[in-house]
Amino acid sequence: AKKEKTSARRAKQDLASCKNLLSCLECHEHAWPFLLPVNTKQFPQYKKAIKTPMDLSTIKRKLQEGSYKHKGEFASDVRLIFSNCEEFNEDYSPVGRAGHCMRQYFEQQWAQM
Ligand SMILES: Cc1ncccc1N[C@@H](C)c1cnc2ccsc2c1
Repeated sequence: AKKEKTSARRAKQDLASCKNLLSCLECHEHAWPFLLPVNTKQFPQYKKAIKTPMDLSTIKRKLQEGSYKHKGEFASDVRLIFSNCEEFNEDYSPVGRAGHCMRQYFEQQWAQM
């Protein structure tokens, strides 16, 4: 029973840390391209090019719904945002640069979790 308690407590702490890190990502100056799902009416080729779209609002919903069993799954979805971004956007485009900047910020914060 003791072992279960500590792992339940750690899971709770991990969830809180993921929610906190998500908030930091959402209010980052360069988060604007990633806040909501890419509008495929505005970017019709996006639907064909990107097999698994991901964005910060979707991650927020998944956190709230308890969809992540382990914090590593949360990190995979965040990284999916940035790999989708690299696939679709030129490195030196405004969105491409924002993606590189946000990925660097995320990995720095993640390493300290
Ligand atoms: C992350 C991403 N990848 C590919 C395409 C779009 C986006 N982001 C959207 C929000 C976006 C990104 N940039 C602009 C510029 C004018 S509307 C708009 C909307």
